Amino acid sequence: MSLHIQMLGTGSAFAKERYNNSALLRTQDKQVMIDCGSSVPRSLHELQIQPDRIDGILITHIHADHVGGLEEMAFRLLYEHGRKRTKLFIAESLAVPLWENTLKGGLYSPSENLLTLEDYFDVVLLPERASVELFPGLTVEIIPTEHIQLKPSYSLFINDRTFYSADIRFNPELLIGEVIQQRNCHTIFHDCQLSGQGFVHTTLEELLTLPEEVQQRIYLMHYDDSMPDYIGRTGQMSFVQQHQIIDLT
Ligand SMILES: Nc1ccn([C@@H]2O[C@@H]3COP(=O)(O)O[C@H]3[C@H]2O)c(=O)n1
Ligand SMILES: [Zn+2]
Ligand SMILES: [Zn+2]
Repeated sequence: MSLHIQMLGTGSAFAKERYNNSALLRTQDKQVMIDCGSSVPRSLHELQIQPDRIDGILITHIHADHVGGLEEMAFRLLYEHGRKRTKLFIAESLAVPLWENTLKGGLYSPSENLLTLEDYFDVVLLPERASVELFPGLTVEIIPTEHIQLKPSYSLFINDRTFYSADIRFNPELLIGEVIQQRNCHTIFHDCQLSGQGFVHTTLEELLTLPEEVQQRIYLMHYDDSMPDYIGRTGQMSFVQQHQIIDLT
């Protein structure tokens, strides 16, 4: 079974040159989107992918650069695509705040009896640290990782052998001990703050302290508009580009 990833966006929260960090996981016949930030619907439009072609959306945490495009997706599935249902894969810890604190303001519509997240999406709650088959040929395990203190956020193991950090503070024990030594992941997608101190993200400086054999497996994502200045300064790691497709099989 084949599995590919296509980056919909590789930009950080405030990037203007690239769309918010997001990706499509593609099996032979299904597409699951990882996160859907505010600028991601425009990326889908550029790729001529209509909302009804997305079979599922997986959310890593609640920041606008990861969930800000969901209202548009929900409305368009409902009104432009004849109430098309799409799965929403989400940790239990995120489901209530996603609705109550982010989406309800726009999507709650008592006159149309649209009252809950389930009125828009087929919500599938993902357990932490358990591999779940989202569709044939695609399994995901979410693991809680540190991003903002006391705010849940998740990284992903995709088909056991790919690690997708989402937004994460530097965690070399996780990367070396679990991602490489225990699971032998062949591919790592890692967020990368290019300059300054990494209060809530991992910095390039921190990633450069990793052993070369770990760096070789890392694609850098979630970077700001200064990325071109850093080409050739990322050790054994490379920047993944917006709309790039990578084989994960
Ligand atoms: N405690 C925080 C919280 C947020 N932020 C910035 O806001 C952005 C929200 O999206 P992000 O991609 O998580 O990156 C966060 C920081 O840039 C930050 O710098 N410090
Ligand atoms: Zn982010
Ligand atoms: Zn974030």
